[in-house]
Amino acid sequence: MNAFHGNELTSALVADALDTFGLRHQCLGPGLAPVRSESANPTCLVGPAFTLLAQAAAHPNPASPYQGLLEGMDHVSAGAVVVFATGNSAAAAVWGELITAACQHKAVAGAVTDGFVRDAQALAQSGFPVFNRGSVPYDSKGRLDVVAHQVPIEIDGVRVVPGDLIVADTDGVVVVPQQVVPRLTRAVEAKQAAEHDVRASVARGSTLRQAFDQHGVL
Ligand SMILES: O=C([O-])CC(=O)C(=O)O
Ligand SMILES: [Mg+2]
Repeated sequence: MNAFHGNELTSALVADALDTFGLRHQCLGPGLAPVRSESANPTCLVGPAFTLLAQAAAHPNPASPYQGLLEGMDHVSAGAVVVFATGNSAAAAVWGELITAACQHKAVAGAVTDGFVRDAQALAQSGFPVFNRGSVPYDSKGRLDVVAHQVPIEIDGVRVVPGDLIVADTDGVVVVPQQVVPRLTRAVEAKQAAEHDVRASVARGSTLRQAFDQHGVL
């Protein structure tokens, strides 16, 4: 993925590349959005998935809370994107300011969850990208337990295997299966080049139909 710099790689280009491989259902649903950042830079998150799986907590007053989460955080590496599957649970926030600070310290790239966050104001100020379903003040303690890390998960209907490439920006979140990552660069560059040609044609006065007829893409 080193061929891509800055904001050249977009979730839309990646989704188009995956379409050409016949992988047409790799995007998480539109209900997941980044915490609105206070930085002027657009949110762009790229990195290998580090998966966490949460389930309804076994006990409302656990003697040793957060153990699965702490275990996962011990193992997450720099550059990873934490992909936190909760089964779309609104029972509690699975992400907050303190987890963010610890991840930033380890240079983790960001996080994606089908669940909820809290401390949203602090997350916005942190600049750490966290794609999520919304905010709720409830603590995860006694509500949602992390039961596994680095296992295959399903999140918002999409399977994610540890190491799959996550590409997320303001359009949404795309999951690139590891086995097609080597083919991704060429497919994205081909679409980028064709889009460049369409853009140039339209700038020269072509109608969208003429540009499409000439270059074959939108
Ligand atoms: O307690 C939690 O699970 C999340 C949280 O508030 C934090 O990370 O600050
Ligand atoms: Mg907190």
